[in-house]
Amino acid sequence: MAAQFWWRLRDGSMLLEFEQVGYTYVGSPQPALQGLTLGIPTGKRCALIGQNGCGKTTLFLLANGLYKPQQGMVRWQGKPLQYDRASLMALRQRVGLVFQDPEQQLVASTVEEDISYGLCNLGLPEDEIAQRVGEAIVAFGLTELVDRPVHHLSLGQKKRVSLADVMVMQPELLLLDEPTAYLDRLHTRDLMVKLKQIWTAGTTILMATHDLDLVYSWADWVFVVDQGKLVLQGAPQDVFAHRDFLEKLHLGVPQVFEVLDRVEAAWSSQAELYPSDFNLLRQRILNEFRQG
Ligand SMILES: Nc1ncnc2c1ncn2[C@@H]1O[C@H](COP(=O)(O)OP(=O)(O)OP(=O)(O)O)[C@@H](O)[C@H]1O
Repeated sequence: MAAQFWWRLRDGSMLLEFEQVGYTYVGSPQPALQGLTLGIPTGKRCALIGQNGCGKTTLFLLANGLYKPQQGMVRWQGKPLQYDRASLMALRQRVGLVFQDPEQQLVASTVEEDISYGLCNLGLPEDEIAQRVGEAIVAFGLTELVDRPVHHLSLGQKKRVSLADVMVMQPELLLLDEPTAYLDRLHTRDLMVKLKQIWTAGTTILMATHDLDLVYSWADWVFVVDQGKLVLQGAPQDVFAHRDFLEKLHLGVPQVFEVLDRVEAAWSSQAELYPSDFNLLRQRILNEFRQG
């Protein structure tokens, strides 16, 4: 099924590509990824969806070189990744990964030290580090928290610091592993505003999430992974049109699609209502649910 949308991607360039990638954890009977092939298009907001354990986090760890494929290859702008220290350091400046659990990300004792950690590792001049850290603190609304020990922060605050840690490195590709997990409505909204700014400034984004409503409203492109393989990809409206297939994977569809399907069934039972009118209405409603 993936092949039917592949032509749409040919025009644009790919930032990061997985080609027939396989990865099995030591001691695990099943591969986490098997023959995974996908390309992340430059400049897009991409969503990665799939059941628990389908391989999303593993894909991210391969994307920034923390893991090396056991089969196949990963390419950055058409070139196979190299796994020597210098190449990995260069890759990790370009590919920023925000972990699902901020505890995995935060390494220093205060917020300011944490944000400067990656830049210090790069050996940048002190004044440049101070300038970039200062800008990130303001951009991510962390001014009040700057001297706070990171272990005193709320989960939402820790998540914000994790994102600042990564964005201060000015990556070209931002990988977000379930960024809205455990966030309340207000903090989810704040995060989405921030992501819009980041994307508008030119960063390609790939977000793994179980929130299909968010995927529909936000993403330009959706990857569906099952048992370590890409099984479907496309624009959100095309992907979520495959309701039966997504139900079989126990993923379902965004609420707006469920509601529209129910209304369509009721509509078609009314002889005086035209199906073409419903199609217009459906499209209007679906457009309303996109953030733009
Ligand atoms: N360190 C590990 N050792 C052994 N097996 C692992 C390890 N990490 C992940 N796995 C297994 O690899 C498979 C893929 O896991 P992964 O964390 O990539 O899935 P996921 O799609 O991110 O899941 P979730 O949606 O629950 O976060 C799962 O079967 C998981 O049990």
